[in-house]
Amino acid sequence: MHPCASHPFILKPMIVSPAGRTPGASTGTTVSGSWTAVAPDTPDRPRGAPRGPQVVVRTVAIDDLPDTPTALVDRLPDTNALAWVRHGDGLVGWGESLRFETFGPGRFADADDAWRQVLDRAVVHDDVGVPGSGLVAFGSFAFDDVSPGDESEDPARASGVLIVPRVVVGRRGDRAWMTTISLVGDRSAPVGEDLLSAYPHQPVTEPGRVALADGAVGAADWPAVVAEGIARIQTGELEKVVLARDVVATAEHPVDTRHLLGRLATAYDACWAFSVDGMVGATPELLVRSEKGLVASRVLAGTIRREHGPGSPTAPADADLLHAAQLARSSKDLEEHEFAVRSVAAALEPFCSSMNVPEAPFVLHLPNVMHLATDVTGVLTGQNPASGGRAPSSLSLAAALHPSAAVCGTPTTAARSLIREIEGLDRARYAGPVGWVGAGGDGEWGIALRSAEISPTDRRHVRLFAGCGIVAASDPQAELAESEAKLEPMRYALGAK
Ligand SMILES: C=C(O[C@@H]1C=C(C(=O)O)C=C[C@H]1O)C(=O)O
Repeated sequence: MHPCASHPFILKPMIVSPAGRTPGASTGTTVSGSWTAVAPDTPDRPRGAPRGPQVVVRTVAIDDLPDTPTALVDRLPDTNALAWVRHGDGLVGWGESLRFETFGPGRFADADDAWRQVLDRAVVHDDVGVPGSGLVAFGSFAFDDVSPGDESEDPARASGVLIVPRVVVGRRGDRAWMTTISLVGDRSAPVGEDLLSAYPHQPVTEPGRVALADGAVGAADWPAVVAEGIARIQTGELEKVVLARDVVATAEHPVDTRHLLGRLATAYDACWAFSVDGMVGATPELLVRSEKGLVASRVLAGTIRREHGPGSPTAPADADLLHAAQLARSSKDLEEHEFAVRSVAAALEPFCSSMNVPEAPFVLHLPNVMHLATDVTGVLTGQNPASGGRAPSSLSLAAALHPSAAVCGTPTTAARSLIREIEGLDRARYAGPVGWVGAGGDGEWGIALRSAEISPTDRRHVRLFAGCGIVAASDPQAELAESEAKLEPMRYALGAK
């Protein structure tokens, strides 16, 4: 059962019709979104004030968070975990004050409008005042505008979701805090100490034996899909396409998200370990961070496998150096990388007064692979050309950057149609933006890579995803091996062999 299903204030789902937009206008077919928890009208609502949910938010400093990579994850009381954690910093959240679900091509704009409505009416007392304190929402969005989820309109398959938790715990450097969020008018909802005891800490459980099986396209058949991608590139139709595959894991016991997050946050601490609405992973790729007028993006493309994963003996340092040098000189990988950097720089440019795009990538070392990486940074002009000059939120920046050539290809439109035509996979939220948005629109959005989708019905079936950038010089068998290496973080998290 969905955690909201027992919420005392689920009245009729209210269609939020953002200013100037009628429900369905953005997609032509589906509703633009709905809040599933809506505050009843309050007597003190001024006449003519905008209707919509109103939240009261309180952030206080805390000083009892241990200085460990999993301290935040360890606070999560149950498996309905919301998380965005790296090097022990970040945010975790639980409970749902508000949930906004959205479908189709308008999924980002509708969520962004809905978020602004919540921010406009929120009453916030924030004693800490750093990015991530105060009101925040966690979000996860589908890779593609069209997904089988759109047709079913099954909420579990909504193509985008924003969740405002009941409780958030965060850390940034030496500051740590707790935020509680309650819905105005929800008089039966617990507050203060009662709110914390409403979510008793349940022990973390292990998944037991985990069996892996082929997903939509089997490992043996996937190289033919890659070969088709290469052939299409060689006709000159496009320059790069990212093709992905999935593997289905079946666990003996329901999978506890906290078990996965704990292992990911420890073994892949240079990545952002995330969990939003059943989408879990540890991504090394930051689509966008927007903070106090500055914007940053970590672009990855170009990969070489390392001979070992977490838990296995460390590869000799000189083998690693050799691999890193090989990657930094590989013209195939440098070409793939260049496409990805150019697509991010071009998408950010309209929002920035100045930008820094390094000329050469660095090599990012992860336990399973090394990547060519470039950190693109910029100063925001404070105006969003797409929304009448309003300052862009991190969510609208993510929308402008998605899909980058790192997960789609070049040119974007040709790559996206080739993916739809030959990949044979419903990517759902894999390779889509995942992260959080806060007050003032600041926030961080990663690309949901090295990730898996936990079945909301039995929590025992988990789909693991991995994809590879394909250019004219790619080799299908080498790409298959690369996809195996990219599946490693989630296989490791699940304890699957
Ligand atoms: C698509 C994935 O990764 C992307 C593809 C890469 C590549 O092809 O070299 C590298 C990093 C990511 O941008 C994935 O991990 O599933």
